[in-house]
Amino acid sequence: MPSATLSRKEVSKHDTEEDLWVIVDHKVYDLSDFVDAHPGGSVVLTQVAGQDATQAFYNLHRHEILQQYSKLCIGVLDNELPEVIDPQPGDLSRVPYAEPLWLAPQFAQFTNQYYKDSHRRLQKAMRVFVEVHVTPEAKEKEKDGTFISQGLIDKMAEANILAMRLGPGKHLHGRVILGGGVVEGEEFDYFHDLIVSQELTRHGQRGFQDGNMAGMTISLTAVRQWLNNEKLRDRITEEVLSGKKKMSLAITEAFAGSDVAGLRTTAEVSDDGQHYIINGTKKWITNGMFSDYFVTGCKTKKGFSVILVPKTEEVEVKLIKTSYSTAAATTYIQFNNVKVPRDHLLGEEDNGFKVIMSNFNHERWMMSCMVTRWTRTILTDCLLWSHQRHIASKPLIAQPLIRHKLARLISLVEANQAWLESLTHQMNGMTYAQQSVLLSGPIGLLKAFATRSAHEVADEATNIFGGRGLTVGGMGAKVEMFHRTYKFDAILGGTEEVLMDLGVRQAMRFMPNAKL
Ligand code: HEM
Repeated sequence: MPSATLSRKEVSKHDTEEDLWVIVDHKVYDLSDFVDAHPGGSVVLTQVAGQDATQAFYNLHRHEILQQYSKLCIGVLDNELPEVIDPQPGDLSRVPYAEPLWLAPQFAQFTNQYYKDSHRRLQKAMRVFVEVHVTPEAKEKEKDGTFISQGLIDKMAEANILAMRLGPGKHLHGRVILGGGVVEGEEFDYFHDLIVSQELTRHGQRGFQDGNMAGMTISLTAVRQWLNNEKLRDRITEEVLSGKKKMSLAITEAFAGSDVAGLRTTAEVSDDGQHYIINGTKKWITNGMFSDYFVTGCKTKKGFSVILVPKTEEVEVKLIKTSYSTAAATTYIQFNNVKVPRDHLLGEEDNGFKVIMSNFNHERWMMSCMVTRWTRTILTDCLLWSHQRHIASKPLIAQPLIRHKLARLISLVEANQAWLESLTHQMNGMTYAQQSVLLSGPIGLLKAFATRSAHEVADEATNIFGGRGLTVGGMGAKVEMFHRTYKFDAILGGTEEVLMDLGVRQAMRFMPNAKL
């Protein structure tokens, strides 16, 4: 911050379009050379030239604009101090409900049954990493639609963030996480996993969020668990976790969504019995454009099988445009006589349903982590906006109707986080196989409830923001993005209808012979 101290009287002398100073939060900005470039035009700036424009500024801009344009600041007012919090990378928000309860600064003095010191250290390190390295690229890529850079992948690989995204397991043992001293790979549990997922979501750039190795996160888990050839499994794990190779999950087709029975891609055993010959198409494959491996669902002789297919010339990829950014690299794939060694099979031949179903658990749980965190980000924007937006000299929050809407949003966000933490606690005490039997129903119900909540949050947040909730960029940028793209979470990994049905059917498997 410039050290010059200036008086309000001095500022008031710079009140023309050619010589234009304004005060925002006790700091003085020289906008003389910026007037013509100002996206809001010169007229509005001339109207406040030489004056304190704090309220006008915060009615129309996000605070981050001041950070971006900090070079325009020429000094502070004599004997006055800035009052608005200027968040720095890694900071926790003091806005009520902006952080989950265990993390909220107001609750810092109380212990929490789920989170230990290593969770707090990991959260801190992840927040700094994401805000410094991920968020700037996320914003850029979301806009221009290009794919994640190898530079960022390398940084995440080096910090072992890619490895953490698979969840707890042997693949983390001995790894130095985020430079060391944060959490040991051996003690990494599902609460650490939850933190990684939630911190990676806070930037709110939905297409990039999926472009950021989501394909790997939902497919390498299956390879780790089910690829029978251990040597191959470990080589591929290393290639992918080091960021050198990329992977995606290729199940859905134009002919069938999550309805595995309707898939048409075939894998036939070659005449010499050593290979599968794969033919068919896949659609909506996240990260497919830059993947080197595809964990692919195929029809085999007597059923359905999952096969790891390396990218070759016989695998053709085409970009699909969806309502979020092409940064997600959503892909249409054609397999045209692709020859794959038979040891690339996951699990047993014709028994791939088991592979897919057990793999879904972590994916759906992770999506619940993410969408719950994202709804909290939207709630935070709504709370901030209701405070800083003034209508007829009163903040929006002065209206009972707005407070009522906020109460509903808070309740939904907190309910989802609490349910998520309760299931995460259960996961920590279970094996992968136990989770498959006992938790696939509850996790399915949680994801469906989280995305139903997102639906309501998107609706109410857009109403609170009005026109700004419909504008790409500006005050309502996050709300607009959320409203346009929250449905991805409601559909990817299983639709709400399918998951709700699954949840109740799973519960019925444990129904005793009880009577009313
Ligand atoms: C430090 C001083 C300022 C800077 C750096 C600045 C910068 C910007 C930027 C970057 C935008 C585009 C926002 C976006 O799309 O995200 C914008 C929009 C705008 N600005 Fe400023 N601005 C400043 C002061 C002001 C003041 C004092 C006023 C009014 C009195 C004003 C009025 C507007 C208006 C009306 C818009 C368009 C907002 C909309 O479309 O909703 N600006 N400004």
